[in-house]
Parts: sequence; structure tokens; C-alpha cells
Amino acid sequence: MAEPLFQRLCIIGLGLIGSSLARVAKERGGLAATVVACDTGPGVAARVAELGIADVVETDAARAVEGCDGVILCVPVGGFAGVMATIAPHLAPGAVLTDTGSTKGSVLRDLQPLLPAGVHLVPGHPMAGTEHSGPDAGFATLFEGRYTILTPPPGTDPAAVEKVAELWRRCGAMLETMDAATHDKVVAIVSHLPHLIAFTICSTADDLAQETQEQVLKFAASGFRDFTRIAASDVNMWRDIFLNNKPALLEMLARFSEDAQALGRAVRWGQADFIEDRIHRGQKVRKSLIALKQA
Ligand SMILES: NC(=O)C1=CN([C@@H]2O[C@H](COP(=O)(O)OP(=O)(O)OC[C@H]3O[C@@H](n4cnc5c(N)ncnc54)[C@H](O)[C@@H]3O)[C@@H](O)[C@H]2O)C=CC1
Ligand SMILES: O=C(O)C(=O)Cc1ccc(O)cc1
Repeated sequence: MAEPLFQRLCIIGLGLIGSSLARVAKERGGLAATVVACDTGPGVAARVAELGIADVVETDAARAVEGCDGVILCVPVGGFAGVMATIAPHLAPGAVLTDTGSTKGSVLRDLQPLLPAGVHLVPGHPMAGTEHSGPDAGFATLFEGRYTILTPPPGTDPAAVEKVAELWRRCGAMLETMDAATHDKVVAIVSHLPHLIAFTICSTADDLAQETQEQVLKFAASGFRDFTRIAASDVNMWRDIFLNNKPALLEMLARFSEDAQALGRAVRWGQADFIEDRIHRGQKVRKSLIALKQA
């Protein structure tokens, strides 16, 4: 088995993502000699101890990071500033600090100002997940064949970047590096806007059901069902994502609204060619995803 990448790795937040990382460490080895899990959620630390997916379980983040050469934040992005204020004075010199947050501009904003000298910050975002959350939702194969995007700020120690990249390779992930602003635009269109649309379409259907006193949902075909899977996602996590990727999400929403209006106009005026073109483009995008084996 490969030498462990970290001697003592602290995972803060043991929900879907953090507990999946802990499971990779436990089931496959190679990530860390010792895994420290820290979670302040009601009952989560006890559940993590019961699951046996970490060597040490803590509820105090300051104590949890003591003596760790690697720390990974896996809490909702709205919690990053608070966690950083707690852990910053306790981070070991030379430690690598990384994360899995879905927004990266906000991570730099919240973590960089408090970063102690000699601690290396390498933000990351696994483009893998499900609509489920909590320590029971995780699984060791979650990151396999999926991209993780790293957004190291200019001047980051290349050895620290390589260490985080290797962590994700050992989880089976593929890697891409980009700046935080580009990341936030890319995920706004491929992840955050689809969730915004899913939450909205479910609310609209629910309003209609109330107005018509009809059980609209019993007629839901598979298209609507696909939206409901996405719309079942965690409230805290998605509230935080929307609030922390505001400019990029609003820009993509404006572009989407314009394009949706154009299709609506084509429907109103019976412009079959325009409608067909949009459907063809949908088919093209689906085929490209299947070719990339990401569908
Ligand atoms: N769910 C998904 O599909 C994906 C989520 N992400 C990102 O990864 C991060 C974690 O997401 P999930 O694992 O899905 O969330 P989750 O809701 O399943 O788990 C979050 C955990 O953090 C704990 N927590 C919250 N505040 C804390 C604090 N101050 N100190 C210690 N523990 C705290 C909660 O008790 C919970 O157990 C988020 O930033 C999210 O945006 C990234 C990729 C995919
Ligand atoms: O379940 C889904 O459809 C997802 O889109 C999972 C997901 C959620 C948040 C992320 O930042 C990345 C991936």
C-alpha cells in the first residue's frame, strides 16, 4: 500500500462529502496514518464514532486540528469564516489547508485573511455528489471518475498543490486547475442554476396544485421526477451556495431568462424552426455528456 499522504488529517464536517473522504481513508488507506473527524452537528460525532470511519472523533475544531499536517473543510460554505476563526490559531506550521466548498471566491474571501504564515491554502471542489446529506449518506466510490477542481491562489507552494491533487487521485478523481472566478462561473451554469431551476419548478407545481386543488404530482412523468431529485437537496448547503456565488449565479440566471423568453416567444408566434433548433441543441449537449461518460 502507498505511504500515507498525511500523518494526521483532520476532516471538519462529516456529512456526505466529509464522510465519503473518511470512508476512502478507512477502506483503501493511503490518505492518512490518522484521521481526525470533527463535527458539531447534533448527534453527528456520535454517529461517526459508531460507523468507525475515523480514528479520533472531536466536536471541538480547535483541538481537532492540533498537530495535523492536513485539514480539509467539508462544512456548508456559509460556515467557513466561523470555522477558520476557530482553527487559525491552532493550525500547525507547514500544514496544508484545503476544502470541498461549492463556491471558491467566497472560500478565498473567508480563509485567506486569517491564514497563518507557513500554512498552505489549496482550495478544492469535487464535482461529485448526490441529493443526500449527513454521515450515513457518504460512500467511498463517490469521487471515482469525477473531476475535482483546484483553485490555488497565485504563488501557492507547488508541493502543497501536488499533495492535495494526490489526495484526490487516491480517491479516484480526475483533476483540473483554474482560478476561483472562472470556477464560480462554470459551476453557476452547470450546477447552481440547475438547482435554482429545480427548486423553482417544484414550487411552481406546488402552487398550481394548491390553486387547482388537484393532485398534480401523481401525473408527474420522468422529466419532472428528475427535477424533484435535484430539488430534494439540503437546505443549509444550497442557501449558502446561492448567497456565496451571487454575481455569477445572477449573471447565468439573467442569460437563462433571456433564452427562456426567446423560446417562449417562438412558441407564441409558432416559430417551429426556432423550437426545433433548441431541441436539437439539447440533444447535442446530452450526446456530448454521454461521450464524456459523465451522464
Ligand atoms: N452535497 C454535494 O453534493 C456536494 C457538496 N459540496 C460541498 O461540500 C461541503 C459539504 O457538503 P455536504 O457533505 O453535502 O454537506 P452535509 O450537510 O452532508 O454535511 C455537512 C456537515 O458539516 C457539519 N457542520 C456544519 N457546520 C459545522 C461547523 N461549524 N463545525 C463542524 N461541523 C459542522 C454538519 O453537522 C454536517 O454534518 C459544502 O461546502 C458543499 O457545498 C461539494 C460537492 C458536492
Ligand atoms: O446531485 C447532484 O445533481 C449534484 O449536482 C451534486 C453536486 C452538488 C453540489 C456540488 O458543488 C457539486 C455536485
